[in-house]
Amino acid sequence: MPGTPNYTGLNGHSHDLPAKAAVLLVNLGTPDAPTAAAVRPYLAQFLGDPRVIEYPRLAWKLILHGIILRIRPKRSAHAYQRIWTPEGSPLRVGSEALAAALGAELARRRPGPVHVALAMRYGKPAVADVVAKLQREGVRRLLVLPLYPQYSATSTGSVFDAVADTVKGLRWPPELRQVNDYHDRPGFIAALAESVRAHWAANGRGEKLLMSFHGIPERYVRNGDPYFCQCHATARLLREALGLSEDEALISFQSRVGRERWLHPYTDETVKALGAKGIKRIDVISPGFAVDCLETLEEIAMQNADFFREAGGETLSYIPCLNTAPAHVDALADLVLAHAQGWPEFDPAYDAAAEAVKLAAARERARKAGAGA
Ligand SMILES: C=CC1=C(C)c2cc3[nH]c(cc4nc(cc5[nH]c(cc1n2)c(C)c5CCC(=O)O)C(CCC(=O)O)=C4C)c(C)c3C=C
Ligand SMILES: [Fe+2]
Ligand SMILES: [Fe+2]
Repeated sequence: MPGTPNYTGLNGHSHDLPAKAAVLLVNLGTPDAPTAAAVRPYLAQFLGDPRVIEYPRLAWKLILHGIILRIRPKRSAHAYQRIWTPEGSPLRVGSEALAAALGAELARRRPGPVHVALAMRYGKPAVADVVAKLQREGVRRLLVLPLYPQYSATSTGSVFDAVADTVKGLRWPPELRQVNDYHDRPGFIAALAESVRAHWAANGRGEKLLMSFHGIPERYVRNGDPYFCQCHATARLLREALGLSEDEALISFQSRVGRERWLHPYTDETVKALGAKGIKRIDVISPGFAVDCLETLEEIAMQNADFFREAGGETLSYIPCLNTAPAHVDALADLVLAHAQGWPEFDPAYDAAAEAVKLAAARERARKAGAGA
C-alpha cells in the first residue's frame, strides 16, 4: 500500500518479503584442525554438556579440566590426523555435501522457498548463529533435523536444547518442528540395505555383518533413554531387509569413554572374539552415523580392523555411511516433506491455491476497471 511504513530492519523481516522455510540439519561438530590446540576447546564444549555427561557438575568440572582436557586432546588429535582431508574434517565435509544434496533434491521436488542450512552442536557454525542468519533472511518456519537416525538424549536431545536456548531469546521465533528420530523409516532402512548389497557386489561378502552403533552409558538407558531400543530396531529391520539370520548379522556398540559400563556388547570385544573364533572376513556397517567421521573412518576402518587381524582374522571390510548416496538423500527428503505437512513452502498444492487467489484478484481489478469505463 503506498504510504505504508515498512519497518524493515527492526526484526530482520519485511512485510514485502514472502515467508520462507528452512530445514536446519544439525550434526555433532568437529574440531577446526587436527591439533591438540583445536581439539581442546571442542572437547571442552562437548564433554561440558550436561546432556552428554550426567554427573554431579562440580565434580565433573574438576575431572574434565583437571585430568581429561590435559590428556585427551593430544590423543584425539592424533586420531583426527589419520583421517583429515585437504578439505578438512570428514564429518564437516560430509555434512556440507549432504546439506547441498538435500537442498538440490528439495528444490527439484518443490522449486522455490525452502533453504537447507547446516549447523553443528559443538564448534562452528553454532546453532544460534545459523538460526540468527535464517531469521535475517526472513525464514519464518524451521524444521530441525538432527543427523542422528536414533534418538538419544546425549545427541538429539542436546540439539533440541541448543535450538530451545536459541529461540527463547527471539522476539519473533520461527514456527518450529523437530524430527526426533528416523530409525525405522522404510526409506532409511532401504537405503542401508541397498548400500550393503552394493558393497557386497563390489567387494565380495564377509562371513558376518556387524552393525556397530555409537554407545552411551547403560545408566542412561535404564533412566529412560530410548536409544538402545531404537538401535536394536534399526538393526533388526536392516537384518530382515537383507534376509540374514541373527547369527549372520550382529549388533555392537563402539566408542566408549571413561570407566562406567556402556551399552553391550562392545564393538572392539566383538571384533576380537570373531577373529579368535577363526572368522576370516567380516563386513562392518555403522547405521547410527549419517556421514562418515572419526568414529567410523578411524575407530572402525583402522583401529578395529587392526584388532580383528591381531586376533586372527584377515579382512574387516568397512561399509561407508550413506553420506550423499541418492537413496539416502531421497529418504531424508521424504522425511522432511512428511514432517513439513501443512507448511505452504513445502507443499506444491499451495502454489495452485495462491495462483487461484491472484487470478481472482486480477479478475476483480478487471471488473472494476470495466465498471469505471
Ligand atoms: C551417533 C550419535 C552419537 C552419540 C549417541 C554419542 C554419544 C557420546 N559421545 C561421547 C564422546 C565422544 N564422542 C566423540 C565423537 C563423536 N561422537 C559422535 C556421535 C555420537 N556420540 C560422532 C559423530 C563423533 C565424531 C566427531 C568427528 O569429529 O568426526 C568424541 C570426540 C573424539 C574423541 O575424543 O574420541 C568424544 C569424546 C559421549 C561421552 C557420549 C555419550 C554419553
Ligand atoms: Fe560420541
Ligand atoms: Fe571414538
